[in-house]
Amino acid sequence: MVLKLFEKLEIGDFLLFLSTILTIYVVQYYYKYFTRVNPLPGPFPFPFVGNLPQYYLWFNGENKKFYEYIYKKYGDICEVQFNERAIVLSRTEYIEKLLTPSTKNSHVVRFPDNEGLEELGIEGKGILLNQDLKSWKYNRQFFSQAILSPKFTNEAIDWTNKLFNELEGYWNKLFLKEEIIKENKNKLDFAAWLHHYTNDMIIKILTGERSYSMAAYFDTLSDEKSDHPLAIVDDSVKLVQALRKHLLGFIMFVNVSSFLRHYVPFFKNKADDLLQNVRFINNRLDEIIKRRRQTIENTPLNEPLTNDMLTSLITANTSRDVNHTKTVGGEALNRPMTDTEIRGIIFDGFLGGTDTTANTISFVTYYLAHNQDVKKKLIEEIDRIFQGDKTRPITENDFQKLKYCEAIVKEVSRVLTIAPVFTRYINKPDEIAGYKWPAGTMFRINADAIHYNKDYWEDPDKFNPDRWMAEGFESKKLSFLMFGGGLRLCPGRKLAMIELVCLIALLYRKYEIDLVDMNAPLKVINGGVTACGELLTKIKHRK
Ligand code: HEM
Repeated sequence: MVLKLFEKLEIGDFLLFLSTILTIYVVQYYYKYFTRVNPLPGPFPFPFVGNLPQYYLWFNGENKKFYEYIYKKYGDICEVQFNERAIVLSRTEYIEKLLTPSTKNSHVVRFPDNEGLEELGIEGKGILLNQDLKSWKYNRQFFSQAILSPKFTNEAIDWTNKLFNELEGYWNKLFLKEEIIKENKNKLDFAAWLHHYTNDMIIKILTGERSYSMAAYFDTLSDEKSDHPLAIVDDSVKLVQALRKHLLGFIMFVNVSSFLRHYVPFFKNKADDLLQNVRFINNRLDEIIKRRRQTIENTPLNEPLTNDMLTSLITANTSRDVNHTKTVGGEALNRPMTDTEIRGIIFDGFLGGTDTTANTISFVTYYLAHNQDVKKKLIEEIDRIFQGDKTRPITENDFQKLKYCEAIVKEVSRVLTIAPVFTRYINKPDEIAGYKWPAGTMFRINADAIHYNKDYWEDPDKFNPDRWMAEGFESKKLSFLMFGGGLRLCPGRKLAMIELVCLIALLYRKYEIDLVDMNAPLKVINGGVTACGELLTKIKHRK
């Protein structure tokens, strides 16, 4: 019936019909905009696309730069419009309610129920983007229990040493031979190597399986190939690349509407590619989980299992588990986890644990090169602890003593935050930042702006690791958001600090690492997280 009506329309009538619909939409859009609750300053939005034109055309989709601009232009509290309206908060007082670390805090969701995440198949799964509170609590409990156990810490330190030895093996062949140094060819992209290192590290400690990301990178740079079979190397590279693509791309499924993703070629192509990518990751993880279940089943009960997270998750609440019967929020959840639940958790461990750590070390290297006094103090600390021994494995005891090294990691993370903006969404009406907000309001917490605010930090523009060493120093409440805050605070923070501090100590204990070009600006990719694009360094043995 409706179709027949359209068949009778002349092209002119059709265009008139279309423009009427469009006009009604635009009028309704701006009516809603101009009559919104608590209007705040912010960039002017456009129908269908909100502030996407400013985000993509002015700032090339660079999150950090966009929010820097927003803060400078519109102040401590302002608003942006993407798929929905979001209030941007840049003061600690404003975020207190959102980041209260108490189970009474009901504001623990990151995004509204999101058809984009559902389309990606990650809604209600894992931890990072899980909106389903019961399933999130359950998953997070298992994840934290596994990651905080002493055997996991030992495993992390052990693999830091082993993979560092592997890394050195490649560097020895490629960059550290005398003639190479003489010819000034001892140059390497530090960021790339560190990405490959952290990929191999996180895959090993999460799944217990070896990946060969560093080996693959070595193979691309050297005529001599690594000792690992090419097919295995290629295979692990595909997984690592897919995980990175997902990490840098998933935010589009939150920010860009379903209409644009399905019908506008620029967005559709990106969306289709990401969907195919996530299917590939799921298949690969399912294979790994099946294989491990099999191994566990074939291992006699009196024989030990491996200390990776996957094994802990598969055996949780089975006869293999020493802590049988977990409770979550007082509720006993004494069933083993399903493969889909395990996949969601491991997936999020990868996403949370690779780029974040690799980028932080790359940024540390950049800041050390530009702050020789800090580098000197770091080396003094390292030499004091290792007493000139440049080869013995690092231990947990060393990690505990490397306080200045830890201070450097924190200071670099303050001045160059990996997650410059993160979100919370309220399911119940509440008063936040002095305004009453209805349920369904989205907030973006501008960690970057808080890290540079004079009210919380003395000389905030100064890179000064010593501020963390002052007797009794504690950053002001909620003013240091390297790992986020509240109930959704990063559960991988202990592992991250172990990895970062140990690796920095191993690197600077033995090597002199300088930038190839001290005047080159730091190459930063500002997606959902802030990544280091490339960091060209020169490396040689320390005298
Ligand atoms: C330097 C390293 C890291 C940084 C800077 C970092 C930062 C963050 C931040 C800012 C959040 C959001 C917190 C919030 O919303 O309040 C987060 C969440 C998360 N991180 Fe990390 N992270 C790091 C390392 C890791 C590692 C090594 C893992 C795991 C192996 C990990 C796993 C996660 C997970 C699963 C979440 C989601 C938590 C939830 O939603 O409940 N992260 N991280």
